[in-house]
Order: sequence, then structure tokens, then C-alpha cells
Amino acid sequence: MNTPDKSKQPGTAIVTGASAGIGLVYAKRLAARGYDLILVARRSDRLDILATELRERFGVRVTPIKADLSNLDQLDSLVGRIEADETLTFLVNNAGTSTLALVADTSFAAIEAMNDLNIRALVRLSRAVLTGFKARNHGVIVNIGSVLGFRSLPISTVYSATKAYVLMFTRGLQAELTGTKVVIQLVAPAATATDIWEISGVPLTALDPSTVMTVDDMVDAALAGLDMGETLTMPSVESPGSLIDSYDAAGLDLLSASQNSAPASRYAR
Ligand SMILES: NC(=O)C1=CN([C@@H]2O[C@H](COP(=O)(O)OP(=O)(O)OC[C@H]3O[C@@H](n4cnc5c(N)ncnc54)[C@H](OP(=O)(O)O)[C@@H]3O)[C@@H](O)[C@H]2O)C=CC1
Ligand SMILES: N[C@@H](C=O)C(=O)O
Repeated sequence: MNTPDKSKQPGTAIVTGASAGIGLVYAKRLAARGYDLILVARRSDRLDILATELRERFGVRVTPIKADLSNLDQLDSLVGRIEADETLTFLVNNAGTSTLALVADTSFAAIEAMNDLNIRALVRLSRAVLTGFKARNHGVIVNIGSVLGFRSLPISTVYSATKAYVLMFTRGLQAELTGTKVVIQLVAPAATATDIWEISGVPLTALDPSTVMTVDDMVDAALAGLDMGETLTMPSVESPGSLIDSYDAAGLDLLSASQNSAPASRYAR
């Protein structure tokens, strides 16, 4: 058993979507760092197997919770549970789903699934931990966005919109929490080799392999970014600094330029 240094008492991390892909690797990495874990997903059989492995390898406490986070009752039951948990120090808002198709070809059910999971669950779970994190002036929220949150492609309109929400929500939270020791990281991966591609309707085999990162590399880079104090981590971008600065500056400039009581002169009749 690889026993972490328990004297540091990292607390409990909750990882949503821990049964596969990115969330599963976060669960392993956080267990290796000594966090007790709450693992959430619908496939409880997978969570149980992972929980057994992590308990045996790292000697941490692991609580699997079966929940469909797009179901409001099940989401709120989890919210109630984590609001009351004072051991929580880390939230990975990872569970997400994707349908990549033209809007007119996407069912209402698929649209709602993306909105409910990628946005509503992420916001409620963030809200649920925030009160405790602020009161204790301690805690980490990692929100998994996407590079598609910066730009819609014709087949990613709804998915991109959900990830743009994650971008704005996370940037806003970071501004709210300036001056505190609560850390909020936005992770914006590009294509990563997980099942989500098959689920989205665009199989991984349709992608150029030179653009696809392994899930281990993605999560390790994201955690390295967190350790370095990055607030926005884009694992596959070599030099994001000036691009992110330009993006943020353009948003601020547009907001500043809008602060007028009169319509712009081009609209004068
Ligand atoms: N892979 C990629 O290329 C990229 C992924 N992302 C984002 O990364 C995150 C993780 O995706 P990834 O690991 O790739 O995808 P996977 O499909 O491999 O994993 C998704 C995870 O979310 C869980 N999940 C899905 N629906 C629900 C639900 N309704 N309730 C609870 N849990 C659910 C799944 O578990 P279960 O089915 O057991 O419920 C699974 O554990 C997502 O937010 C995604 O948008 C961002 C950019 C790129
Ligand atoms: N998950 C991917 C698309 O479905 C992505 O965010 O690139």
C-alpha cells in the first residue's frame, strides 16, 4: 500500500463523474495525494470497484454515491449531503455529457441532458460547497470546462454554450473570492481520449490522433497547473498567457464600451 502522509489531513474530495474518463483519473490522483473521497456517478458497479482499489492502494476512505446528476431530486439529495459535510475541502465538477450535432438535429432530451448536467449540477454543487469553504477560508473547486467553451463549432452549439457558462461562472467565482484562500480553477481541455466522444456521436477514430491527449496526461497537466496556482489551465496549449489576457481584455473593453445611456450614433434616425 502506498500510504499518503496523513499528518497533512487534506480532507475529503468529491469527484463527480468518477466512474470513467477524466473523473476516474482525478479520483486516483487525489487518493494518491491522501484525500478521502466521495465518488459520484450513475454506474455504481464501477464506483464500487474503484473504491475498493483506492482503499487498498492508498488507505483512504472512499464513499461511492450512485446519483444521476441530471435528475433534480438526486442532485439536491447530494447537495444536502455535502452542505452538511465539514470535512470537504475539494470539489471536482467533472461530470459532463456531449451531443455533437446541429441544433435542429438534436433532441430536446439531449439538449436538456447537457444543460442539466454540464450547467445546473455544476452550479448547485459549487454553491453547496461554497458556504463551508468561505467560512473556513479553505477549499478548492475545479470546474471542467472545455476549449469549446471559447468557441462554438457548427455541431457544438449547445455543448459549447454549456461550457461557455462554465467559463463565465468560474471566472465570476474567482473574482468573488479574490482575497480569500478558496481556490477556483477552470480546466479547459481539448480532445482527450475518453468515452465522451462515442457518446457525443463523433467517435475518437474520426479525430486526428495528433490532436488527442491521453486522459492521464490531461489530468496530470491540470493538477500541475493547480499546483502552480493557475486559475485557467489549458493542458494542450503551449503558451496560453497572452491569448487568455487578450480574451479577458477584449471582454472588459466591450463591457466598458457599452456603458452609455444613448444608442450608438450609427443607430440615430
Ligand atoms: N474528453 C474530452 O475530449 C473532453 C472532455 N471534457 C469534459 O470533461 C468532463 C469529463 O468527461 P470525460 O471524462 O471525457 O467523459 P466520460 O464520458 O468518459 O465520463 C463522463 C463521466 O460523467 C458521468 N456522468 C455522465 N452523465 C452523468 C449523470 N447524468 N449523472 C452523474 N454522472 C454522470 C459518467 O458516469 P456514469 O455514466 O456512470 O454516470 C462518467 O463518469 C466533461 O465535463 C466533459 O465535458 C472537456 C473537454 C474535452
Ligand atoms: N468533450 C468534447 C466534446 O464533446 C470536448 O469538449 O472537446
